[in-house]
Amino acid sequence: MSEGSSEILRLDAVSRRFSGLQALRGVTLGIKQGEVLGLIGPNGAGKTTLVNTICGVTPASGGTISFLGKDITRIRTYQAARLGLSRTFQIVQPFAEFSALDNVAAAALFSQPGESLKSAREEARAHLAFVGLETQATQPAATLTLAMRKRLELAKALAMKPKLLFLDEVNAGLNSAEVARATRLIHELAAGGITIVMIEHLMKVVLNVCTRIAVLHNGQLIADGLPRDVIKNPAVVDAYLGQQYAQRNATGG
Ligand SMILES: Nc1ncnc2c1ncn2[C@@H]1O[C@H](COP(=O)(O)OP(=O)(O)OP(=O)(O)O)[C@@H](O)[C@H]1O
Repeated sequence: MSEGSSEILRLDAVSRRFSGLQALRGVTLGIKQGEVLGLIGPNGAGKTTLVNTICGVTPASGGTISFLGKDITRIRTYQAARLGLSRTFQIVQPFAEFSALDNVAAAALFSQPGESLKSAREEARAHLAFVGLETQATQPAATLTLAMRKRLELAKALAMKPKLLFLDEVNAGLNSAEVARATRLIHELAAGGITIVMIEHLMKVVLNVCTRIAVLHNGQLIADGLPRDVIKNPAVVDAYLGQQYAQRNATGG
């Protein structure tokens, strides 16, 4: 059900097929301005494919997608970035030999090609400071730890001035202190008004930051709603969370 003007993104019956495999099956979903939507589901459910489809990496085989009222179903990645759709990648792939600063400046130039290198670098410095990488600015990206490369990935996404930001497993492989740090950053971004869609397997993080949860299973949306309702949904417990999680939650353990 659409709520008109407050919706930033709208998917209607979106599907994606990879030769014999139906990765997305008729996904219909609206995302409202200012939401932090958790996109969860088992491995292979279609979460990354859904984000790739929205951002123009792998176009939809069927259905329609609109962003701020504009049809973006067949959009290219550079067009998506220029419209304000920005994402981090699950597997971080910075330009290894470039400094952290120039990785972020390159992202700024990708989404705003008319910008000068000088101003892109100035912007990049501010984004690096936000993610706590100012002292690593001149270091080649290849020398950064995984947690730092994940934060660099976030700085690159922010350099594209997103209206809608997709975070793909930004916490995967991080220790608990690093997860807490990344969670604080996500809270700050949400407080700043950026609409966020996050693919995340850590339910603690999902429940901490998400205002809504959508669940994919075998390419289908099986639940969508408030976190407290979705985590009790029997279909979600069966497909993903498991009985143990549901019981632990019910008893507050
Ligand atoms: N480029 C591709 N070519 C062929 N099959 C693909 C391609 N990309 C994804 N798939 C398949 O589509 C299905 C959905 O994959 P996807 O990566 O979207 O799942 P996911 O929910 O993000 O999983 P995970 O939590 O493991 O990252 C999987 O069966 C995957 O193997």
